Amino acid sequence: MKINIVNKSNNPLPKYETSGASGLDLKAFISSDIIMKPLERKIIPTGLYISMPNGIEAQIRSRSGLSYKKGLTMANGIGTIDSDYRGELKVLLVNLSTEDQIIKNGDRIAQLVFCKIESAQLKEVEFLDDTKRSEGGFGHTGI
Ligand SMILES: O=c1ccn([C@H]2C[C@H](O)[C@@H](COP(=O)(O)OP(=O)(O)OP(=O)(O)O)O2)c(=O)[nH]1
Ligand SMILES: [Mg+2]
Repeated sequence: MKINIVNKSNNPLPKYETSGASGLDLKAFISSDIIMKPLERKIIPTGLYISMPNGIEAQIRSRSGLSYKKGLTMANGIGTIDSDYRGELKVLLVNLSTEDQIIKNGDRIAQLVFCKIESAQLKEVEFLDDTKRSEGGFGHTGI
């Protein structure tokens, strides 16, 4: 899949770190260090702009190592990048650790994953077909 990308940052283009990697690591594009206090949320710019084919979305996902080691994870769970979005890719971080965390230009703060998506045509009905699970959920089948 070809993705057009504009790089206004002073960092190299994101790359897959291994041949089977799902995500391209996104780097912070900042002119000075950012300090994040415990529970603070900040939008971190990347300097990157993309356009992608119809039927594709991009997701910004947290990096597990950063979440584990520094408590820096994404406040919005997974960031959804709409295929018609032409603005800068931004990463909404939250510091879930008990200490201040410092982010420097070029730090790999999240990862970008491209996925196929379907556009749904909603058809309103009175009843849904029944299934063995029916309405059971949230541990219905046991732990
Ligand atoms: O982590 C993110 C999430 C979103 N976006 C950009 C791309 C996306 O296409 C746009 C809107 O995101 P979303 O739909 O999640 O936000 P919203 O709060 O629903 O805003 P909007 O009303 O603009 O859709 O913001 C990012 O750069 N990073
Ligand atoms: Mg939206």
